[in-house]
Amino acid sequence: MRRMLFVCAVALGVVLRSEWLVFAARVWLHDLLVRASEATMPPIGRVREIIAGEALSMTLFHLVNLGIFDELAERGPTACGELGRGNFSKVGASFACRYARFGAGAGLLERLSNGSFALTEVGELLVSSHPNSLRDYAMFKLDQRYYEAERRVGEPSNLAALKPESGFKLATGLEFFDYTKTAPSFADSFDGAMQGVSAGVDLAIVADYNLSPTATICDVGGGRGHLLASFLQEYPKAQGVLFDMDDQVNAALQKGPLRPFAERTHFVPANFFEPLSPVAATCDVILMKWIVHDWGDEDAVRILRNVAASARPGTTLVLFETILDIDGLSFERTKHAADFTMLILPAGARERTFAEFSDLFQATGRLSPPRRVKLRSVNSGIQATISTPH
Ligand SMILES: C[S@@+](CC[C@H](N)C(=O)[O-])C[C@H]1O[C@@H](n2cnc3c(N)ncnc32)[C@H](O)[C@@H]1O
Repeated sequence: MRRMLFVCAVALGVVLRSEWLVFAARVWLHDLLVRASEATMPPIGRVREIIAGEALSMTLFHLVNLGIFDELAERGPTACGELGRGNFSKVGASFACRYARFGAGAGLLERLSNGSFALTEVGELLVSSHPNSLRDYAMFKLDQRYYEAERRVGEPSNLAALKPESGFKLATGLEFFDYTKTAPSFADSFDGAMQGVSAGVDLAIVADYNLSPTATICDVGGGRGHLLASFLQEYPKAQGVLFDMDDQVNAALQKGPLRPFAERTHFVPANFFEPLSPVAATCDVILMKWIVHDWGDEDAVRILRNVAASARPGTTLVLFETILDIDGLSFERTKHAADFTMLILPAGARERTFAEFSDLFQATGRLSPPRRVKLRSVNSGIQATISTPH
């Protein structure tokens, strides 16, 4: 009965052109198909599929690293033995063919009837010049340091320690955000990854989170400014302020997506563990996307308190994060995958439930109880108002 009502509601959504209902229907249908596909697979097949996920990720890595997606975008369909622009030996070319065949089985490429390979819509997202390219995300996530961090963090000796180390510290000797300061090319790759993986999320945020047209919009920990740039594009009379660490802000000034909006943007170096620049008092709304999940409770409260103390009372603060345990199968899996990733960051970094966010907000003593802002995304807004100190 519930399902029938749901289907009726969706049909009504399509008729009434409600984008929200169409979105809900797509998510629901996807979950249904995933459940059906998994239910029809024998358990041994499912376990093997999960284990082989590693081989598929590595194949994607090699196809990106060898430039195959870019090559196909330039050359169009290409015979398998000719991949590599003539740089591979005969044996090397045969390796590339095997990657291409496996990648085609997963829908990254299409194997044409004449044996050549072409890009699919999925594979296009791995071409460097694609506006929403996930190439940097692939290279970052499948980087040896990242991979090593994910593997080392779960070692029994680490879990037996009273204070387990973060994965990144174990793999490199430094915490993640200290390491990015020492390795510019890794920092570039991280920011490219954030930008790529953010593209769809930023679209949903700008579409579903409404602001006053003349607002001063501040993004704390905004990276190189891709979310802020999307808002400034949408609101031509708004002003923007980007707060992030020195290197990030300098990079944003030189090459980031905010450059076309430089006249309406302040670029402000910040350490959010210390009071922000007085410019924070000009903010009408403060965005913090994917910041709080990088930290344990104590650090998260410190950051939120600093931000609140630097802003005017009455300013809106909104986090964009995933909220655990509120959605269906596929979204929850994505969130738990993100939560797994958080283990490479300093201990305590994690995805949270709405109640856990509420506790953090309350502990600052400066924020109203939050409300959830729904987005057509796996992420949500968690919004509160900054109050005067008691
Ligand atoms: C996960 S990224 C999120 C970036 C961006 N908000 C986005 O949505 O893509 C975390 C950001 O926090 C910034 N950050 C880390 N530690 C910081 C600190 N102590 N002060 C200011 N920014 C910091 C990083 O430089 C990075 O841009």
